[in-house]
Amino acid sequence: MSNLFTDQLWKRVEPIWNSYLEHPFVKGIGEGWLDHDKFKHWLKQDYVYLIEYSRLFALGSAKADDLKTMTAFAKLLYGTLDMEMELHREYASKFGISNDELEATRLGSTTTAYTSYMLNVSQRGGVENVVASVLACAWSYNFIGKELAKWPGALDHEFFGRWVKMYSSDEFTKIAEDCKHLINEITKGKPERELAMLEDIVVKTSLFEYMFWDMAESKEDWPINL
Ligand SMILES: Cc1ncc(C[n+]2csc(CCO)c2C)c(N)n1
Repeated sequence: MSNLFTDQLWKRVEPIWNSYLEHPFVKGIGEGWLDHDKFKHWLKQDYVYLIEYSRLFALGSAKADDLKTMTAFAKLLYGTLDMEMELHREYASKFGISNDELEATRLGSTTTAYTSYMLNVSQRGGVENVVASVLACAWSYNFIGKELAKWPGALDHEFFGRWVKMYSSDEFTKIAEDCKHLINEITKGKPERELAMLEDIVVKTSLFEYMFWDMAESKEDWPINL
């Protein structure tokens, strides 16, 4: 039996992540019919989500006990700000949205809840809490990207193909693998009670991921627009 923490985790998250593939927003990207306005809503919220998420990588670097982990987090931080967010800037320019406008997006309710949860568990715990918080995001998008890449026409779609290509790419697979490697290293020798606590963080962030797809699908914002 494998004793990799990510193999144990996979059994818990697989049903949740498979449900993403049934979600109308994700299906719409894979089959190419997603309403562009819904995509635009995701794009803007995701951009500010990624700004908050980048803080987690910086926090991971600050909390790391060794130079190898510190460097791994620094690379992930740069990868997000420079590579992933560049995809968003490219899509935004197609919608006529400037970088400044994108950056000034107000965080919606789900985006606030999700990023606050991750920052809270990361701040109150050690570096292992940070790795657990970031794992589902990096790994599940790569899982989705690679699944959608198998759908007929998804990679070649004139609008959404770029999205599918990016999240299924070797670079993103490497990012997901680096995060998995980090958590497997960090959890080695940890007691069951601590592993269960970390597993709970990954399950909760996986559920938040589902809520983020729902948020985009319904173009959700705060209940009262002030
Ligand atoms: C809600 C939401 N969850 C996950 C990702 C994907 N993601 C976030 S950070 C990261 C690692 C490298 O940038 C990846 C793949 C996203 N964009 N939006």
